[in-house]
Parts: sequence; C-alpha cells; structure tokens
Amino acid sequence: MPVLQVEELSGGYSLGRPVLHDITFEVKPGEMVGLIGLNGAGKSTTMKHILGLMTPHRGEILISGNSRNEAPEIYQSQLAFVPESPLLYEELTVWEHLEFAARAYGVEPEAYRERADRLLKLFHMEEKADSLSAHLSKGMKQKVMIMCAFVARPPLYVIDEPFLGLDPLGIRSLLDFMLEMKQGGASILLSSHILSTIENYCDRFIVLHRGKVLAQGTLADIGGQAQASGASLEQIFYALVKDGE
Ligand SMILES: Nc1ncnc2c1ncn2[C@@H]1O[C@H](COP(=O)(O)OP(=O)(O)OP(=O)(O)O)[C@@H](O)[C@H]1O
Repeated sequence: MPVLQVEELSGGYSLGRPVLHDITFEVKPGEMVGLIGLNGAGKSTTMKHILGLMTPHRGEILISGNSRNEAPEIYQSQLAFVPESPLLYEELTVWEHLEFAARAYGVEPEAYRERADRLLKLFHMEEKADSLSAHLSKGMKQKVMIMCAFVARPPLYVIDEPFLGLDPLGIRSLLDFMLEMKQGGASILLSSHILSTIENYCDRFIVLHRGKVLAQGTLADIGGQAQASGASLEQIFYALVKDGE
C-alpha cells in the first residue's frame, strides 16, 4: 500500500479560487519523490494540504490508508515535516527540541538518546547541543528542524526546500541520511529548486505547473514525456514548463 496517496486534490486559500487542480500522485514505502515546479506552482500548498493545515475543496489524501478526517491522530503520527524556514522555540536548547519532538511522537527515551546523539554528530552540531536556539546561525536552525523530523522516524517525511542555508557538509549529511531512511523503508516527499542535487537521489519526480501535475514518473519517464530522453532533470524541467506555458 502506498504511504501517501493524493487523489484528485483541488484546493486553495479561498473556495472560489482554487490554487491546486486535480492533483493525483502517490509515494510508496522506500521511495523518495521530488516535487518540483516554478515559484508559485503549488508545492507548498500541496504540502500544507498533506499536513492537514488546509482542507481540500475536492479529493482525498490518505496516509497509510488513513484519512485525516476519520483518524486524525493516526494520520498525524505517521508524518514529520521539515518546513522551508525554521520555526523554533527561542528559549529551548537544541537538545530540548530533539527531546520535545521525540516525546511528541512517543519515542522511547533510550531510542531517542541514541538517535539524537547520532544526528548531532552527523550534522556537526554536538558542540551546540546545549545552546539556546536563539543563539544559533540560520543554517544551524535549519539543521535542528531536520534533526527533529528524523528523531521521530515516522513512515513519511514531507520536506520543503531543505537545502537553503545548509553548508555543503550539511547538504551531504542530509542526502546520505535521507537515503538511509529510504533504505529502511521510509517514504520521502521532497520539494527543491536545486534540481542538479536531487536528480540522482529521487526515485520519481512530480512536475507541478500552475497548480496542475504537468508530468510525473522516473527521470526516464518524464524525459520521454518532455521528448528530451537522456537529458538532465533541469533540461527536462525546462522543456516541460516551456511547453506548459
Ligand atoms: N497564504 C496565501 N494566501 C493566498 N494565496 C497564497 C498563499 N500562499 C500561496 N498562495 C498562492 O498559491 C499559489 C501557490 O503558491 P505556493 O506557495 O504553493 O507555491 P510554491 O510552488 O511552493 O512556490 P515557491 O517555489 O516560491 O515556494 C501561488 O499563486 C500563491 O500566490
């Protein structure tokens, strides 16, 4: 069963003006799927619907077969979100953020400590474990958001443009860790404009344009749809959105 099913989703910020039109896609266990599109294409709005922050005008979203209406607690416990801009509690330390996230997801203390230690090491944040989040750099704050999601180990990660602000080592650590989670069976929906970075990591891509799915599939699939077989993701994307104008 797919971990995430988005079926004929239409939605937006006011009823009369839908921003998303009939969006259908799924993410299976162990899959990393890239959600790509120009500014304003609808990537964040799609994610807000998946997170349950917005109510669809039409269509349905299921996580591990559960809809948010029917089983809100199960639905919510199945996913972790990394937002584009970090949102932290200024008066909590890095370690306290990780502890808070782990408690919210019911992670056992022993498992949490092991995961938190590993994440702090991986993201070169050990020295900052006891620092207040208000005292961190922009990239360090982004790393805290990423670590909070990964300490929970849910079946589905929804990750919105995570690379901005991360240094090259941080980007590498994140990509490697996402691969490890994926190999362990987790599903990842990732949005990014850095197409050359995600090209080799995502199993499939969903190309959004003006709130519609323009193409979806593997690099080979969307290359075929764009009549640009063998081209890079960036070239394929350019060909697709140019035709979609
Ligand atoms: N809070 C809001 N109220 C009304 N309209 C909004 C709001 N946020 C976004 N929109 C509109 O919804 C559409 C999709 O925006 P969205 O933020 O989903 O795009 P995006 O693909 O995430 O873009 P970006 O790459 O710039 O982050 C745009 O037309 C935008 O103007």
